Amino acid sequence: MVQEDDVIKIDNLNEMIGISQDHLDLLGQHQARLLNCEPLFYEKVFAGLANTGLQYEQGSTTLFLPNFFTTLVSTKFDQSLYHELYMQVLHWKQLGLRQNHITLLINQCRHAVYSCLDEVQPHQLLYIVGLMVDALSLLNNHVFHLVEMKSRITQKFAMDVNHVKRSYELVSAAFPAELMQVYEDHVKWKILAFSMALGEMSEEKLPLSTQECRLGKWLQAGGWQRIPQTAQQSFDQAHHEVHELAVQAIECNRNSQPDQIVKILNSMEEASDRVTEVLMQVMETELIRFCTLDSLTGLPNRKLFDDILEKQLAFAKRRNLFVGLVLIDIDYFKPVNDNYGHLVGDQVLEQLADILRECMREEESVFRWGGEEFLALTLSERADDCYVLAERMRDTIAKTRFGVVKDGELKITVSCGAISTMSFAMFQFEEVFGQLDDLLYKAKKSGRNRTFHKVLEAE
Ligand SMILES: Nc1nc2c(ncn2[C@@H]2O[C@H](COP(=O)(O)OP(=O)(O)OP(=O)(O)O)[C@@H](O)[C@H]2O)c(=O)[nH]1
Repeated sequence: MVQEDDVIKIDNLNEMIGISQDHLDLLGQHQARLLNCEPLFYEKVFAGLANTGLQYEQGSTTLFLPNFFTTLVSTKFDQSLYHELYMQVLHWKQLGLRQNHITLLINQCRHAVYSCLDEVQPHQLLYIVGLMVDALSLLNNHVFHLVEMKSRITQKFAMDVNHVKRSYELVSAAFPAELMQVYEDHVKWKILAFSMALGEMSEEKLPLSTQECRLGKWLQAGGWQRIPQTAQQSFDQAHHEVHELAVQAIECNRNSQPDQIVKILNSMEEASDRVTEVLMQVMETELIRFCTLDSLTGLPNRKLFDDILEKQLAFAKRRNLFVGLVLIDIDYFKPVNDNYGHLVGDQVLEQLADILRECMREEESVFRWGGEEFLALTLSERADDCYVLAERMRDTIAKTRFGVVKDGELKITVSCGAISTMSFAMFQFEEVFGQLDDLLYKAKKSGRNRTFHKVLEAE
């Protein structure tokens, strides 16, 4: 957040530019003579500009706001004068002049002031009006600092969005883009806030409350549940900060305080980065889940197996437990699809996955291994616990009603191959899986709806 102390008070401006009350008094004394210099001033500016190559309409009055010269020789140096000068810089920017063009133009103004005031005594007046021109330069720098910030953010945003979109497309073009949209809208909102703070657009177009922006609406509609609990508080705080700072920045634009806007927008950028960082995290987690969870059953797929197995082996070793693998294959599943359709087949797979999940303890995992094949990874104290679990799964499935079909209740059975071991060193997985396959094959060959189990001992 911007601290009170960081904000340059407009009262301090005179001090900052170096204008004293004596200076203003002196300007006051010579005001009428100074104002007489106005036609000469513009004549000299345009004469000087003719040699600069700057694109402008010759003699155009639209280059300067109506009271520009009067402002420069004003007898007060306060908020209203600052505002006039700020408006002039924004006007030049709106005409399409770039920062270096405006610098060139300000230099021409400086020359023109010096040459037409040369006659006006005392000489100190030259110095004082020069200070006014300095204020113009300062404003120009602030405004273009903001323009640069905005363009940097816009470019970074385009790169980030492309990067994320490409990752999504690699996984699936059909990946739900809603979260991506929320992220995009948040950054677009921030860029709009920048535009507003630069006076480039009217204020009605931006929802300033945290409830009304796209992100706020998404959060209220259930998005909160997708933000990790540990990040929720700081995320909420950062979101509020972004909005509060935008309001402050826009207010500063109204008060013509671009120096403060720069500070506020820097803080806003920082808070907004915290918001987008969390959104990116959520996207990444969901992307990983999307890649590693089976979309039909919600069970982890093979890609997660190696990772989880490694952790389970380490855990089992520490606790002196048996690691068990159970390969579960549905019996005669093809006829289910053929007779009742794939949709019924899918429902069976979903329901079966739920049963398997319920049979497992929290620290154990079950994977969708292939089409109608599942693999359970178990931890137990006794070698045959794995067999007991496999049998419990098989028995529960055999007793479950998998819906009603045209010729009655749909019943399903599974065959299992199970292996348990404590001999981690000899866990050559290709060999273990070869043996699991053999056990499953034997279970099928000997009539299905049964489990064949083996304990692997160290040699
Ligand atoms: N509905 C549906 N069916 C699937 C899916 N994945 C695999 N299958 C089907 O599972 C069936 C497997 O058939 P088979 O390998 O012949 O085995 P089976 O009919 O179960 O016979 P056994 O295993 O020998 O008892 C095939 O018909 C596949 O189309 C899926 O995601 N959804």
